[in-house]
Amino acid sequence: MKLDLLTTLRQQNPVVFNIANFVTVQDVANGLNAVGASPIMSAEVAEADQMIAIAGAVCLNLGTLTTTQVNQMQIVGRLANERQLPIVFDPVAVGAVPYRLQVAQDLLATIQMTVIRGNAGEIAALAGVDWQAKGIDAGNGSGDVVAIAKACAQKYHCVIVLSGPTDVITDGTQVAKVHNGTELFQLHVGSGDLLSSIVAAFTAVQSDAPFDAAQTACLVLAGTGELVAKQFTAPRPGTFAADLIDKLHLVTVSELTEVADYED
Ligand SMILES: Nc1ncnc2c1ncn2[C@@H]1O[C@H](COP(=O)(O)OP(=O)(O)O)[C@@H](O)[C@H]1O
Ligand SMILES: Cc1ncsc1CCOP(=O)(O)O
Ligand SMILES: [Mg+2]
Repeated sequence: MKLDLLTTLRQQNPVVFNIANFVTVQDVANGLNAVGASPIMSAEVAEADQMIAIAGAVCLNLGTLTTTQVNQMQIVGRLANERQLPIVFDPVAVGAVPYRLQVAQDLLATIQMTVIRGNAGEIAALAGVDWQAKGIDAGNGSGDVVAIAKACAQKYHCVIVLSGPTDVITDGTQVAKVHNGTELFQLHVGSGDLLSSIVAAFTAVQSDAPFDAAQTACLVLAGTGELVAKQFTAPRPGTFAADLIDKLHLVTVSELTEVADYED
C-alpha cells in the first residue's frame, strides 16, 4: 500500500477533468479540492482537446447521461487514449437500467479505460453476472465479489475497483482489499462518485501503476470516512458529508496508517 502517494498528490495538485453527473457534481469538486487535487468539470465537446491538454487524468461518470454527453465521452475518451492519459469510468446504475448497460458497453468497446469503479451491482452487470442491483445502489445481490471483479478486469483489460463494505481492487491477477469505511457512506449520495474521481486523481500521479493508485485512493477515502464516523454518537449523513470534506483536507498519512485495514 503506497500511502505516500497522498503526499505526492498534494505536492503535484493534478488537474482532474470530470464529465460529472448533475446530482453530485459539487461534492465531487469539493472533495477533490480538499484531498489535494484540482477539479475541473466540462460539458462542452468543443473544448475537449484543450481540457485534455491541461488534465492529469479523466473521470467519466454515467450518472445523468444524455446522448450529447455520451458523444462527448466518446470524443474525450479517444483523445485521452491518444495522449495516454488515465481514464476512470463510473458506470452508475448499469446494474439496474439496461439502457445504461448498453451505453457503457458501447463506450468500453471503443475506449480503453484505465480503471472502472463501481459497486457490486454495477461491476457484476459489466462482467455479465446476475446480481439484484437497485437503482444507483449495489442492492441485495450475492456472489463472490473477488471473482466478479477479476472477471470484469480480464474482460475489459483494466483495473477494477468494486466498492462496498470491503473495496476489492484487481487488475485481473493481483487482488487487494480495503476493509475500512463506514455505513454513513451509503447514507450520503455521491460517495461512489467521489471515490471514482479520487481514484482518477491518484492515477494522475501514478499513471504507470493504476493498481497501486486505486488501492491508495480507496484507503484514503474509506479511512478518512471511518475517522470522521468515529466522532459521531448518532448517524448524521448531512454532517458526515461536510465533515468528510474537512477531514479529506486535514487527514495525515500517519493517521491513515494507524487506521488502515487492508490486504494487498
Ligand atoms: N457498508 C459499508 N461500510 C463501509 N464502507 C462502505 C459501505 N458501503 C460503501 N462504503 C464505502 O463507500 C464508498 C462508496 O462506495 P459505494 O457505496 O460502493 O459506491 P456507490 O455510491 O457508487 O454505490 C467507498 O469508499 C466504500 O468503501
Ligand atoms: C442519485 C443519482 N441519480 C443519478 S446519478 C446519482 C448519484 C449517484 O451517486 P453515487 O453512485 O456516488 O451514490
Ligand atoms: Mg455510484
